[in-house]
Amino acid sequence: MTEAKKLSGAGLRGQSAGETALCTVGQTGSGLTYRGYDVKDLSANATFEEVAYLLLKGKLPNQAELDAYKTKLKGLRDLPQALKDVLERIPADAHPMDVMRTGCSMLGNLETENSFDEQQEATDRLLAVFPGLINYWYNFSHNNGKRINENTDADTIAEQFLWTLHDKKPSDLHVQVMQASLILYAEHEFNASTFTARVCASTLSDLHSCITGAIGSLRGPLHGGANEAAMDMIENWKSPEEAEKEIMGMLERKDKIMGFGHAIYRTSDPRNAIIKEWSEKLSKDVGDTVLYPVSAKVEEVMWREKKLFCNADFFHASAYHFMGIPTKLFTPIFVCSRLTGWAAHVFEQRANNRIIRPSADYTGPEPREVTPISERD
Ligand SMILES: CCC(=O)SCCNC(=O)CCNC(=O)[C@H](O)C(C)(C)COP(=O)(O)OP(=O)(O)OC[C@H]1O[C@@H](n2cnc3c(N)ncnc32)[C@H](O)[C@@H]1OP(=O)(O)O
Ligand SMILES: O=C([O-])CC(=O)C(=O)O
Repeated sequence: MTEAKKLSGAGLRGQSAGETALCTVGQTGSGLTYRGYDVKDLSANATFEEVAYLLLKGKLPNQAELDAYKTKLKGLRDLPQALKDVLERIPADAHPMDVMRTGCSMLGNLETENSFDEQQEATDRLLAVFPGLINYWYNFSHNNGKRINENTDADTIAEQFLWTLHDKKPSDLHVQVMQASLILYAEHEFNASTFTARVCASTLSDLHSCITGAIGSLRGPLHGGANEAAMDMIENWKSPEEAEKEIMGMLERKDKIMGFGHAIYRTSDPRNAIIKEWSEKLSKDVGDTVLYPVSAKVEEVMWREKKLFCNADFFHASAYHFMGIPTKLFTPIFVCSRLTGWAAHVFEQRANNRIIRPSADYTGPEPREVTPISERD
């Protein structure tokens, strides 16, 4: 008989691993705040650049500060030729998250953060460059070697992502949805990728190493990769009835349903209602009669059967799809956003550092001697 899975303390669940002034997750049951501001308030009343400023510099900018910050970021979009050369050599069947990881690491070689005094500059450069970086590779590798111009006239990072992907100015609706999406994904306390960044920062490593490691952690389907995995699942179903039948089968087989459940939230993820509303608007905009109803049915069945709720990733899948974004680029958008949270945590860790080094409960053999190689089985 297989032993029951030991869950309670596993995955450091429920243990505090440090302090942060950046974010609270689930403190009033299902809430999410960035430096005290509710994410619902931010997504309704701010742009991603304002949220980036809030996380990285500690306050919401006034109009003059925002204008200056946006102008600065717009001036940092240029991709160095050596980075373009590397991107052009990455094959079309590479995963875009691996391209992000390599691109970030390559920039760390070309524009190394030599001192912590450069951390803000290095972060702004990554913020400005990431959308163009991934879409330069995507267009080159998937569009007959097309070399896009990353220096677009886009006013914001949200617009820059869509513009460099499709090589044309996006609609206002799409820019609005991207703004909301980037805000929702920006920060989430000690999640796996942020903790990766903090562990790396705690060794006094450089910013590009912290962010490269975080990208690797975000890639997995139990974390950021769930938006892509959710899309791969729901696109198979042609009606809510088919979706219900398939989900019931998956639950019976004890399969994981991607885009559902959470390590901290217990009853809902506050980001879901916001992105779900945008997904519904986009569904109407494109005249969809399948994907949104299928998604809504999956949400209903999962709650009815398991009391499992959609996390931020689930309705992002349909929302991104309706904007013509290829599924494999879903998680890189998460990177373009979460970079702000990761970097803010790196700054916070550096400001009050002790190397992160927990202990482990040993479960291996008792001390023993090495058997000479000729006597081993
Ligand atoms: C927005 C960015 C994010 O990273 S949000 C998370 C994105 N990940 C996913 O959507 C992947 C699917 N979800 C999961 O694997 C888990 O819910 C994650 C998010 C990893 C949390 O894991 P953990 O803290 O262990 O969950 P838990 O202790 O609440 O689990 C209790 C029992 O419920 C189950 N459960 C959980 N989620 C699902 C799911 N999506 N589909 C099916 N079953 C699920 C767990 O397996 C666990 O069951 P058991 O006690 O092992 O029998
Ligand atoms: O907090 C977590 O464990 C995962 C999550 O929702 C996020 O990083 O946005």
